[in-house]
Amino acid sequence: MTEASLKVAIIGSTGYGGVELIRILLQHPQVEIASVISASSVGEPIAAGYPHLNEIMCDTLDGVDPKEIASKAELVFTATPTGVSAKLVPQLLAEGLKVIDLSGDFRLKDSSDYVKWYKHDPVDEDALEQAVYGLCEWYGEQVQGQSFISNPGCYATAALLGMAPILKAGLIDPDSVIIDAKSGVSGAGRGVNLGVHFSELNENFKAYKVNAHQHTPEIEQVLSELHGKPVTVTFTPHLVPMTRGIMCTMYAKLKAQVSNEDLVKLYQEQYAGRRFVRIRPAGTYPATKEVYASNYCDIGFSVDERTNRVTILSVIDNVMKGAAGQAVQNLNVMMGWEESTGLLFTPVYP
Ligand SMILES: NC(=O)C1=CN([C@@H]2O[C@H](COP(=O)(O)OP(=O)(O)OC[C@H]3O[C@@H](n4cnc5c(N)ncnc54)[C@H](OP(=O)(O)O)[C@@H]3O)[C@@H](O)[C@H]2O)C=CC1
Ligand SMILES: CC(=O)N[C@@H](CCC(=O)OP(=O)(O)O)C(=O)O
Repeated sequence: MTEASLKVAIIGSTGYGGVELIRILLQHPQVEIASVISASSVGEPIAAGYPHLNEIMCDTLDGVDPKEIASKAELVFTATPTGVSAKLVPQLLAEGLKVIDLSGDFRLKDSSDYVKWYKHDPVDEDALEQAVYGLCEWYGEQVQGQSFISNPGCYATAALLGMAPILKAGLIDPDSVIIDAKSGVSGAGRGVNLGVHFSELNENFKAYKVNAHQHTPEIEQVLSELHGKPVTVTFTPHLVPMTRGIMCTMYAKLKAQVSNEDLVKLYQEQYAGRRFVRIRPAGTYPATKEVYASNYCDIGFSVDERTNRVTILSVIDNVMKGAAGQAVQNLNVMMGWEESTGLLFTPVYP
């Protein structure tokens, strides 16, 4: 470890997002994990709940005490449920800590949207004003040098990276966007409930929160900003019996005559130099396994001349690019480091 290492703490280190942050940060050359934090298992070794960390990470879990965290670390990842981050983040910022929040609490700029879609009380307005939405491929310049980053939602990341370029280029009818999304079960976190019970999920495929998912206003917020006028989308998430991965299959009405090759060129230009977005050659489509355990987002297209619609496919690993990987990407950009530092994982295949 070099003396210049940034000391970080992880609140919610016993959850899937937190333990993925540990996996990434243990091999990040410019970071030292100074504290792993839990509300429910203080004093226990982190490896007790995650035996895959045996002899890799010997730390015991610290409690949630903002002053103590500030005495050990300069930056905190809050990998905590929505509603919990809302209360914690203002206390952490008040201690002078930098914060990267993985929850949905500070993504929506309009408090009334947050109350409506998340069904929580409004978040602290000062903290919300400080929050920068950390979709680096679009807002990287705004992330640089900031103290508080709100990490995008998993579905929103896949949907926005896939849909934003074509919308911004004015090639589709902005009122015609349909996002049909599927997620692996780790997206629901480590907590157990009937919805993620093996017998309920295995050999099953189900939609949930139809027209009511909390990432809908997040997707609309960004697309509206890029379009310059309000955009609404139809968004349907589904659960798939697999561990990791999100696929968004998206449809929109075309306003101009374009070919698959035109779209490949447009997307390659839009994402030139962006390490983590990979555009598929015309006529080929990405699959979730091709980004498994990596920070990549892979995108493919099919223009249908018969219906004058385009189908856009976008895949990510929900725990990586959809959560912990993107959070570390934000850390790198925030700190002025190379965006891909510690993140160049080759996808695990098969
Ligand atoms: N899983 C995913 O793919 C994605 C998750 N997210 C978001 O990231 C956040 C973390 O998700 P994930 O890791 O999956 O969730 P988990 O349910 O797996 O973990 C949440 C963690 O939060 C901790 N926690 C709960 N209550 C408190 C509290 N009051 N104070 C401090 N810590 C608390 C728990 O730890 P303990 O009981 O030990 O305190 C738990 O380990 C969530 O907001 C989620 O919505 C975003 C994108 C994708
Ligand atoms: C499969 C599954 O349950 N996925 C979660 C993903 C969203 C999430 O993690 O919550 P925030 O991004 O809003 O914080 C869900 O649909 O609620």
